[in-house]
Amino acid sequence: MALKDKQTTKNRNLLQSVRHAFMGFIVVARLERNMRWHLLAGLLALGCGWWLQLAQNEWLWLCLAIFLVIQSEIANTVVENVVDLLTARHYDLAAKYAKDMAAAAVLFAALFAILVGLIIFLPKLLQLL
Ligand SMILES: Nc1ncnc2c1ncn2[C@@H]1O[C@H](COP(=O)(O)OP(=O)(O)OP(=O)(O)O)[C@@H](O)[C@H]1O
Repeated sequence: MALKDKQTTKNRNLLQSVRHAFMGFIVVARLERNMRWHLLAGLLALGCGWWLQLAQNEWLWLCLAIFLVIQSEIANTVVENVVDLLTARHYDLAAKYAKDMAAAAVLFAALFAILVGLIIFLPKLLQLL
């Protein structure tokens, strides 16, 4: 799943940095069920946008919402991994706060995405009725 090398030194060049970053994304997508739901929802929203022929500014809001959700889910997974690394999965109140706060960031990004989706798509869908 992750790159097979056991490198712990700095990346040698831009290509290697991008390759590790891409693998990071693949690992999140494979390990986190929520990320797969976010990606599916994002793809559906892009498909609807194409179908309903969104205007340029609507595309911008939609892309912002999708990227915000994906970014916050990645950050949430980073926090979960670092907390698990530090606590070795022992109960710790600070660990709970850190994980729950990171999850709250995803929640707010998802609420923003729902709001953007409603504002953009609802009037267009109602017009079709
Ligand atoms: N080391 C810990 N100490 C205290 N509470 C913890 C600890 N690890 C997890 N928790 C609590 O358990 C919950 C679930 O933790 P877990 O690591 O499984 O997150 P998750 O289910 O993957 O979260 P998400 O749904 O956001 O991906 C956390 O939100 C937190 O409240």
